[in-house]
Amino acid sequence: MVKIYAPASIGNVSVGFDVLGAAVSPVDGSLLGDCVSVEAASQFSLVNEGRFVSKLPHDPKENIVYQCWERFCEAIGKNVPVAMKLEKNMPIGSGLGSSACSVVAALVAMNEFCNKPLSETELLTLMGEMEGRISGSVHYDNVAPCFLGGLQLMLEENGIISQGVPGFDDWLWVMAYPGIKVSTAEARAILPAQYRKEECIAHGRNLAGFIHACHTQQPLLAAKLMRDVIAEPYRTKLLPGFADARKAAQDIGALACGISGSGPTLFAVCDKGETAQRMADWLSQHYLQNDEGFVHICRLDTAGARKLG
Ligand SMILES: Nc1ncnc2c1ncn2[C@@H]1O[C@H](COP(=O)(O)OP(=O)(O)O)[C@@H](O)[C@H]1O
Ligand SMILES: N[C@@H](CCOP(=O)(O)O)C(=O)O
Repeated sequence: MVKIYAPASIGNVSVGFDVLGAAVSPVDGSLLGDCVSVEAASQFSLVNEGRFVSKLPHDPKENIVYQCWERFCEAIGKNVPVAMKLEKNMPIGSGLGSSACSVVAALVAMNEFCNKPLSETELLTLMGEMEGRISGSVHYDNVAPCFLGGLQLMLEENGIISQGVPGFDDWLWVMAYPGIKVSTAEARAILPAQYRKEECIAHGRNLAGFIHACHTQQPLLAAKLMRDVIAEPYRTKLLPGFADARKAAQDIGALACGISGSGPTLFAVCDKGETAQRMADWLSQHYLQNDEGFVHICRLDTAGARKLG
């Protein structure tokens, strides 16, 4: 039996729409991600469990885990009958890369079970394709960090899909999921088809500066440049309380604050435990909309998808 855990991720990290992503895990050691296990069987089956199991599509063939199994078999040219189990711990439509967690855990589990017929790049290509089926277009900024860990920059050149960028060891990422759903496909559809020259220049400067600041380990510069001119101005209307939370983050002393992926999860970066705790308390009291919501203080998850059993 193979059991794979795939962690939550922050798509865009504000500054890199579709090209930057970060995997995160709670500092308290709890697991914020999906698990998929695979074992030998005479015919295919898929069982779903976990806190958010009731939010999965009713038709089992619409579950992305089923589609990953089917696509993996096609890619290796062999029908592999297995019993799969999905532990759906991630809320769907949360901005935490929930579908990516399922995709990555399913494909890594199948690849491990079959003694790794696919290379890392072949697997990542498949992961992007499966994520694209769900959100309407291929974007690797959730699947790449979820699979490879850490902060990942999408290159998609010279046969390289994604490469790691050094993060900041003392950064704490406070993640607040309010408990409501925002569809990634819909949050993509409301973005403009074209941007003004000033916005293109600002975006280029922010992203290039952020990557430079990471490589030269200038945390305050990096945090200052975590500005989103591409998505945040258009998506905040989908996120009740986001403007107030952003203001609170500034008052409390967070270094940066933004939308995780397409939302509604919000993230705030803090460089001190005490500030992160105050931020987490504020978000718990003011940003959560119902009892499905949660707040976690996280660090970058540098390991990415991994075997649990
Ligand atoms: N195993 C799965 N995990 C998450 N979403 C799934 C899964 N299988 C199918 N889906 C569908 O994929 C879509 C995911 O929505 P999306 O807004 O992209 O969520 P997220 O941003 O959290 O990945 C939903 O329509 C959901 O029903
Ligand atoms: N770059 C994508 C990221 C979507 O992340 P998700 O966690 O909301 O699926 C986008 O911003 O559309």
